[in-house]
Amino acid sequence: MGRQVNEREIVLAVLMEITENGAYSHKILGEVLSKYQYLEKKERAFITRVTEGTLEHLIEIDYILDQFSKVKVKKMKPVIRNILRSGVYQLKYMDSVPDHAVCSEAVKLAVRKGFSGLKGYVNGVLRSVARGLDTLDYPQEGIEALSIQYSIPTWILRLWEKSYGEEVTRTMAADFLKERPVTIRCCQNKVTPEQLKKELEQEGVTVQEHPYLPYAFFISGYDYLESLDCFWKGWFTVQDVSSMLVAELAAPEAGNKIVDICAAPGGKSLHIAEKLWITDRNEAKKGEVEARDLTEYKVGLIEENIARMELENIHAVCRDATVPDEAWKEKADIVLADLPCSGLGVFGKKPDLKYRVKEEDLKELAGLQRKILENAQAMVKKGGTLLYSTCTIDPMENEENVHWFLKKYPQFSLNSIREKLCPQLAESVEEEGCIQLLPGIHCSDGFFIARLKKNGEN
Ligand SMILES: C[S@@+](CC[C@H](N)C(=O)[O-])C[C@H]1O[C@@H](n2cnc3c(N)ncnc32)[C@H](O)[C@@H]1O
Repeated sequence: MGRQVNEREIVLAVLMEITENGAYSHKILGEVLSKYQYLEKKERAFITRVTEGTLEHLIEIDYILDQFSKVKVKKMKPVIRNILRSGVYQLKYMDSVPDHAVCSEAVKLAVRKGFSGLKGYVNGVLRSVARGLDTLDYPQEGIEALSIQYSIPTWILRLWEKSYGEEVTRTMAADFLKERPVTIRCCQNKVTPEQLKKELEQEGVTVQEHPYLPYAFFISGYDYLESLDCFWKGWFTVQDVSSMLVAELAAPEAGNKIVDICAAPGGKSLHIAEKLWITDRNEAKKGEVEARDLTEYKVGLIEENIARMELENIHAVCRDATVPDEAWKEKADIVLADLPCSGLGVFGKKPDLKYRVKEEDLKELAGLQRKILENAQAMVKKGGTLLYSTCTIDPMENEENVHWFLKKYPQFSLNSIREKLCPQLAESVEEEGCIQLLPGIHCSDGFFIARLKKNGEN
């Protein structure tokens, strides 16, 4: 494309890939931004903001378009649909872009994409939206109103209302739309949190301490991560604080044998390996982490991260967690089961997920999780620990699975976690041994952790 590249054309290409071809927003956006690294910071920020913003507000945007266009969104040609969607996002949410520029750029884009015949239509719809947005009527009550306001499908809102009530549901839905800084974990095998903060600030990054853990920070004000020296030195890794709590609750001891059965790209495995390294660096008996995932591609991702972090007590293995592992029967001190899930807790980071996941998927996922947990529990030695975690807010995949597990495997019991958590989190523990983090209520993604101990001594 050369320097002639146009930001709106890139946004359109990314939206087409996501909405029409099923690509994942965080992956494709990452690829595109790294391909167009030579663009100005401002141009790349525009691409990110319009793409993510359009996806975040998609249900609302489609509602708006349906009020102003005779052809309903579902019937539009995909290219036109996505040009109009990103146009509506700019009109409604980006004061910095004048309305006339939004309309004329959308028209030019439609022409460049071979839709000259529709330029009057594109122009007409966007101009009507620009004129009518302020006086547009929205539904005021009920689940539909909430769905349009926060662009979350009604079935998800109903699920949350049933478990947490209307107020918490509204708080979570609103939180997903908030702009948030990136959370990082300081890699303490390389640097202290104080040193990392200082170096990042010298690189021009705004760094703020996270309230839950002394080695977690919020960072903002930088161009892109790969432009930071501290990133290349492996001094930090991007990770939500909820994920950090897994290794925190696992609390490895010197010489522990640890298996992470669903590990890619390796965030939690590397964190626990780092903790293990700190614990047993002066001990004769060294512990080891085995980080597994299903495909060679995923194992490659773990290996890349191991290399960046330069930890020698961790290795990656390709293995299917649905297949029992006789060789590891009752051998592991700690098993991490951070399982594939519906991801209802991470809409803030993966905005397309809320449209991708379907109600019927939940049951299937809960079934897969049970199957994997059956194999995971067999690997835990007597007196050992199983950490079950998901990044979702769905009782069927979380609390209900834990209750099923305890009934089926009475040799396990939920193990106290309060004393390992900061006071703000400790008071959120409703059932000892489990914690469900909720966005907007907690300072984190939506995330669930259960700490299960196998009775007996080894
Ligand atoms: C929630 S992600 C894990 C994230 C990881 N623990 C981290 O902190 O970076 C779930 C992982 O499970 C893997 N997975 C899915 N099915 C699997 C299976 N049958 N066996 C092993 N891994 C599987 C997926 O490839 C994915 O990487």
